[in-house]
Amino acid sequence: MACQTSNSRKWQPNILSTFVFASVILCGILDKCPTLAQQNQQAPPADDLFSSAAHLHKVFLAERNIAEFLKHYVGAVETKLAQVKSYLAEYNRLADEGVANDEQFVEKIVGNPIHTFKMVKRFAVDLSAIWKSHPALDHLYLESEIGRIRSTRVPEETDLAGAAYSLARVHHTYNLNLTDFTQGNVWGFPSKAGLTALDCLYVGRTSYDHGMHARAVEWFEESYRLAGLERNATVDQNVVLQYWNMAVRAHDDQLAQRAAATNGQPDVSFLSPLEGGHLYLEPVSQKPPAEQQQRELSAPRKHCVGLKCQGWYDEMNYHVLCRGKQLLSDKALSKLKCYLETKNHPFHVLKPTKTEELHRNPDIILLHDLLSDREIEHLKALAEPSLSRSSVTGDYGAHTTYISDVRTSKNSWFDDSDDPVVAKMTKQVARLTGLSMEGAEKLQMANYGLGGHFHSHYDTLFYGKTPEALALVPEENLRYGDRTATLMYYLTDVARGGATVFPKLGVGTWPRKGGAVFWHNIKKNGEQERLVLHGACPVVHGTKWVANKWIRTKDQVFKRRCSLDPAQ
Ligand SMILES: O=C(O)CCC(=O)C(=O)O
Ligand SMILES: [Fe+2]
Repeated sequence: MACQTSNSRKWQPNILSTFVFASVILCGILDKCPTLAQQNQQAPPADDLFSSAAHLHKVFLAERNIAEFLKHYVGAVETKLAQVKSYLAEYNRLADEGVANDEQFVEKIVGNPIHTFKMVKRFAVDLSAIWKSHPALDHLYLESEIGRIRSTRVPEETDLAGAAYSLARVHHTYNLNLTDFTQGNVWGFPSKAGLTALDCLYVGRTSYDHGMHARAVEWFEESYRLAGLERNATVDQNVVLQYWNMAVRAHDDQLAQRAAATNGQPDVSFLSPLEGGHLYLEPVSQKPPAEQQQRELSAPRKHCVGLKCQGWYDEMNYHVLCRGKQLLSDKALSKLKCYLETKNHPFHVLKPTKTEELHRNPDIILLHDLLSDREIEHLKALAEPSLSRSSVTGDYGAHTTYISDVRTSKNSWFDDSDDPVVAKMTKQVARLTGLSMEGAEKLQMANYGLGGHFHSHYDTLFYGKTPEALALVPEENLRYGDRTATLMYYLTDVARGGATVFPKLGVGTWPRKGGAVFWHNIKKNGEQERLVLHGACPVVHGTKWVANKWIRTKDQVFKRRCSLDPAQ
């Protein structure tokens, strides 16, 4: 049977539920697997649903309506089935007469008044009842009713692929126990949801497509295990085994290529999945993932923070910080303070700000209790209708943006003139930071969805861009200067995951509803502060909303003293 995706060699699910997986299996001829490069060429869709909890909420509500409707439908189908069965039971009495040919049929059936009567009755009553039946069983009615409920967008194939990738990312980032996870236990939050062997096969396949070969092996192993336990197996273990073989081969080949590239020398940058990498340190055909993990956990690698560390530590630190590890030295930690801030503005003498230092030099400051619950609810309601998929800045000009898997969230922007709470926040940011809001950007409100994250990045727009790229930036944008500082409000707590982490500093913070985190992106000497690389860890359980206020360099000359000191 021809694979649906044979023309593009891109493996894609066909339709939701079982059909998706049926097509997976049909397309499971191993040489039809897409390469990583092919996968990466595909930009995620702009109008997906899984990257914002607010939109996911709507979909859940739509699904509740569909489920209610389908419950009626099931009732109607069951009634109808009973009618059909009773009709067939009646009809089968004809068969009981044991007529061997047409001639006997005419004689025994047609000629029998009682049979005739019954036949007439079946048409007039039984079949008529079946034809008329419940309106829910009318195909057009069914279509239009579900179509009405579906008038807001509901998940499609691309959403399913994105959601599977998000699951894979959550498992990968936090190294969650896969068996717990598939049983619906999400990092200590039990639930009735669970994944089938077929679901795991799908996530494994998605991991594979994204080059996460080691993790793909783990998902396929889980799929195989579940397929062996399921009463009516959702997938054949032999099919899973084929996928497992494919992933093991891909993993081990890549490992060998890597060893060849370093002339067999151990490559220190070689991060295992436990540290955010995608390959184990040894071939998984020789040492299964579980064994390798066990060994790694008993001899964890050392961490390095600061600019002296090689770049790959950023990835490792991002992952371990997301998991809640603290990387600051005891000495650095002992110097951090909490205090009530009364400086910058007379207002703060009346209402001091609860301030917590997360890092000194560069300063990362956590501020508490800046917004009330009421203001927060107002802000979320304001932002929700206009949320659209967040993008990242392109290399070829600070004004070019594109949608990427490195940032899965949705956002919308608000000016002071749009809303009084937004205007109040701008004034609050001015008071708290002592900076001019002259060139400050609109408030960006962002909502993360399933596994929503923003991988490590700098907030600056223009640093590292070539003159040609800068020439493409609109004059007006350049005039405000770069993003000298960030104040990011947290509009929610997050039950699990969703921390903001600074891999080069070794610090992170969990969202605190109503609080904010503040840092400078540019040093007093005008250079970019390379230490404030930061990222948002995937949300595991709960929802995450933030509001960013980016402050530009324009008009800060009398607000923040310049310095010629290369260190400042
Ligand atoms: O959500 C977070 O924790 C960080 C978001 C961020 O860094 C950004 O939006 O630029
Ligand atoms: Fe950022």
